[in-house]
Amino acid sequence: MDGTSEGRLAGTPHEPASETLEEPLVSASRELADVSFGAITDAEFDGDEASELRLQWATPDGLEIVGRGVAARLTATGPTRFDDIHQQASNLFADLEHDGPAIARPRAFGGFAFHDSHDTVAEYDETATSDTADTADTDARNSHWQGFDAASFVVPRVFVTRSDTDDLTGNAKIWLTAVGTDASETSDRLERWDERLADLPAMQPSGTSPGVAATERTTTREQWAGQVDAALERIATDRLRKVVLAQALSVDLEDEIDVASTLERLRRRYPNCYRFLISGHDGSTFFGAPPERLVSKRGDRVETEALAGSAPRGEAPEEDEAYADEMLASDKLDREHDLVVEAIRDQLEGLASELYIGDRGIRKLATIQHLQTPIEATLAADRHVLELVEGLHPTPAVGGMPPEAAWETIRDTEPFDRGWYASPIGWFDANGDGEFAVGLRSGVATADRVTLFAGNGIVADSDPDEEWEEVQLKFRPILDELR
Ligand SMILES: C=C(O[C@@H]1C=C(C(=O)O)C=C[C@H]1O)C(=O)O
Repeated sequence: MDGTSEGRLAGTPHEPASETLEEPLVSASRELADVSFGAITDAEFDGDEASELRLQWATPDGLEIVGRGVAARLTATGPTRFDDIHQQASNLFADLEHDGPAIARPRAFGGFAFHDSHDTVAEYDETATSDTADTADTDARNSHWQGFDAASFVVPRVFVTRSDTDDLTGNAKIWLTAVGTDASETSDRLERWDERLADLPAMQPSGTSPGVAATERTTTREQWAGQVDAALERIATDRLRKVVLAQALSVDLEDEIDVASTLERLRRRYPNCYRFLISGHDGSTFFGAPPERLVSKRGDRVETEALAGSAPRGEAPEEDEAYADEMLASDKLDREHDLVVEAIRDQLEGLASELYIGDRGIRKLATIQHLQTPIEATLAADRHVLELVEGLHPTPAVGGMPPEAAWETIRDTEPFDRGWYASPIGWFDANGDGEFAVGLRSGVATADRVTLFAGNGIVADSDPDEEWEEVQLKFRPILDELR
């Protein structure tokens, strides 16, 4: 029976999950022929598994995972949510037995709400589909995020892993893994899904854009100018040095969106970005193509970056270089970027035996370019990646400086809930290794509506008009794929 082993650690709607695992997780993998990850996400099957949780994760260095269903779910709320998930993870993975290669091992995927006060309470219905999503008449501040807890991670019941990097032959292998608490059930599931996936195409057409019927902004240009001016006043009093202010843009679609094919189109246009898709428990889907790594940890090696400071791409190469040179020469962007580097340095210094801050460079994406500084560290002692996530989130690239004054300004200013926008989105494993992106260039979708989020850093000398234009550039990755 497939439905029985699910959710042993799932919390009740009103309290974080904290029970110990009754039976340890078991998992088994086998190699697969090539199969389209979008097709796995979209495939409809009969029975229990007909419409269940879907997730996708892909990194710029070629790890791709697509998962279906829930073998275990961890949830938590409030300021202690990072530590609560960490504690639950220790139980969840304590006696995990994995029969397969390390690359195909079980991982827990998910994310955190941006704000400590995120108060969506889960009503789990793992069979919800986008057809049943109806968030229209709930509280406007929260309505997009009804399906997303303050912290939620899932070990998928079935997932497929492809990696370009872990095979020394350079040939990407594809693995199917099934997870459960009963070895024979899990091996039956592996068999069943192997047969199912064999019928799916190796390549799926990337589909067509759903088309935009109407758009609705949270913030008019005039309101934005007022918000930036108010932030500049706080900055002038020295209470605040930088704040990242965001806007939301809701898009009514002409046709239903296929999020998996939207992600496939984003892969082609933004090949060096992360890609993620996570279904909420109300049938909505949070997805995006963020350029920014919050942190990755493998053993004692940590990689992160400062990504802050934005400019358009030029039409011609000379114009493009002029924008980049202007960014590198700007005192304003220098301060804005430095605050991010300094905050990351402060967080990592106490944990690292070695810390390397690279040279500042330019990160070019299809529609925007950013100042970027690579940062690497060697940990002095064993740490869980969630400890690093907690320490780093939010960096001043998406929050501000000092953090408390920035959070207060964001909450006083933004007329919508950030939910999981600009938050840590990623995975961790039984060893406490993992990787998290910053949930930017993202949106939350129901069948016929997508709400996009984008923001920009405000410092002394910020000009409301310029900041407005940069925010619009950050809507483009997703918006272009909807049009
Ligand atoms: C806040 C966003 O982007 C962040 C803010 C940037 C900036 O202020 O220049 C640049 C990159 C990101 O760290 C966003 O994409 O919504």
